[in-house]
Order: sequence, then structure tokens, then C-alpha cells
Amino acid sequence: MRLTVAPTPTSRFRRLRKSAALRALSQENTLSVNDLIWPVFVRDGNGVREPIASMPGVERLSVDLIVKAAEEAAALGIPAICLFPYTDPALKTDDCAEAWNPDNLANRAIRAIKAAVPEIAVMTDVALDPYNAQGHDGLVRDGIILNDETVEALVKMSLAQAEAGADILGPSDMMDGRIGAMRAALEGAGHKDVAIMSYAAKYASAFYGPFRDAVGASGALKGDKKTYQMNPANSDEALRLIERDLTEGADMVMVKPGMPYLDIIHRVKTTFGAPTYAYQVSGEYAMIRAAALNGWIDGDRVMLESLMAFRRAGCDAVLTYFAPQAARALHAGRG
Ligand SMILES: NCC(=O)CCC(=O)O
Repeated sequence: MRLTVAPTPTSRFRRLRKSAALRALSQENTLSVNDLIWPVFVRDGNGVREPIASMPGVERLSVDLIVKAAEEAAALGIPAICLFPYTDPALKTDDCAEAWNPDNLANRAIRAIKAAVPEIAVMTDVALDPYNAQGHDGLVRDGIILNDETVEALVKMSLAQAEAGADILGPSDMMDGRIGAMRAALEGAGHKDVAIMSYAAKYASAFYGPFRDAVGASGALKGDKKTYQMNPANSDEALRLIERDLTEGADMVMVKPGMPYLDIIHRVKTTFGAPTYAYQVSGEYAMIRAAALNGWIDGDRVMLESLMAFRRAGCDAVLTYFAPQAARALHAGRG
């Protein structure tokens, strides 16, 4: 596209900024509740609500309260909720078998939400780290993260989640070949309409710190995730990963983290035009919340500006811990 600009005074950009009406008419991007996916943390018990110190305002909820959260999200018009389990350390093993237990915490939460609020889309996390005594997203042998054995485990995990009623599976593990294997298994088992949102461009980022506290993974993890997550210095590699995952059967693709990687989101959307998502991760949330709680920034305005930045970069929607707060602000006309 060629942009035409006449010299001032023929063109005066301030003409279209002079009133709210003219600014609204010339606004290029929009943010609505349809653009939000709410990640939530589920834990065992009943009536349990447990604050997460490094993510002020975010709590781990037992399944009964997760259902209430899903009802709240649906009432606010948020289209999807994404479940992350806080697994009892006693259930974490080296073979990660709890990951494909049909009655594990995540699968119980999927069933409970779909029974109570069928209209909300339920997204899952497909990775072994919540169930792994080693804290890694994949099976570990002699300190090596095993790719193909992990893919087999992820397929079993995916089928259990699809069986429980998940609408969108979110493989966040970054093993090679898991999208094709999951897609073939879903087709074979009759789950033809279960969508896959690939965490295709997931970077080995320091912004995930608070999340690992939230799911209780910080203690277990030995070493780092650099042999499977992406090098933050790379962007061509992200495009190749996205193309590979789309070819293998991903319906939706994600870039993660969000704000430090807006350039990647933009390249992905303009290159492939596929449904594109970002994860505004725990560290991004914590930075905004902490500054707001200290009175250093206007928390709501910064939150909405950060979410609009994702839309401007090319996201169709954003996974954000701010989802209910953002929805309330948008309903109040503060967008
Ligand atoms: N697989 C999900 C995550 O790793 C989330 C990271 C975050 O919110 O920091």
C-alpha cells in the first residue's frame, strides 16, 4: 500500500483529532470483549480461593469456583477461558501419567464448565510440566528432553482433554511434530471439530516467572527450557515454525510472550493471514499491576493500551489475565 501525504497546510493531521467524534471515525483498530481469552488457575478442593503473591488480583480456584469464574466470563461476553492446573506435587512423576488421567484436575474442570456454561469455549494447556517431577514440558532421560516420546504422551493428553469436552487444545510444549500427531489422533478418534491453537512461536523468556509460581512449577524445574523454546533473538525462525504448524493442522497460532514480541505478531499476521493470538504472560501482567498498585501508572489505561497494541500488531485475540477487568472497562466505555 502506498501512503499519500500532502504537505501542511494541505494536510493537517490534527483536523481528525479535534473531537471525540472525528477521532472515533478515523480510528483504525478496535478492542472488544470478543478479543479476550481468560487464563485461569485451577486447584483441588471445594470453595478454595488462593491468592498468587506474584500476580496480585489473580487466584487459584477450586473447580466449583472455576465454574463461577466461567459464568462471570460468559456474562461479560468473554468468548473463551483457558485452564491451567496447579497439580498436587504428590501426583508429579517422571512418566507424567497424571497428564492423560481422564479424571485429572484439568479434565474435571473442563467437564464442570461445559456442563454449567456450554456457550463458553474452553481452551486447555497441552504440555507435561504440571505433571512432571522434572518440571519440564517434555519427558526427560539422562538430562535430555525427549521429543518423540513426549509427542506420544501429548497425544494421549490431548485425547483425554477432547473427550472431556475441550473446544481448543493449546500445545505449549514446543516439541517438533506434535501438531500433526495430535491432529491425526483427533481425526481418528472422531474429534474432528476440536481446534488446535499452537503455541508455535514460544520464546524461552524470563517473563514467565510468576506463572511458574502460580502452577507450582518453579521448585521442580531443573535447568532451563532453551532446548525447546525459541531464542528471543530470532524472528525468521518464528515464521518457519508457524508455517510448519499450520501445515500440520493448527487452526490458530500464538506468539508468546506478547508485548516484547509485537514485531513477530505483525510478521506472522501479514505473512500468513491465519487466526493469530498472543499471550500477555504473567510477567507482563505483574509489571503493569505492580506499577498500578504503587500508583505509578493508571492501571486501567495502561492495560487497555497494551491490549490495543496487540490488535494493532495483528492479533485476533489475546490471552490475558486482565480479561475480566478489561471486559468491565470496555463495557463502561473506557476502551
Ligand atoms: N503454558 C502457559 C505458560 O507458560 C504461561 C506463561 C505465563 O503466563 O507467564
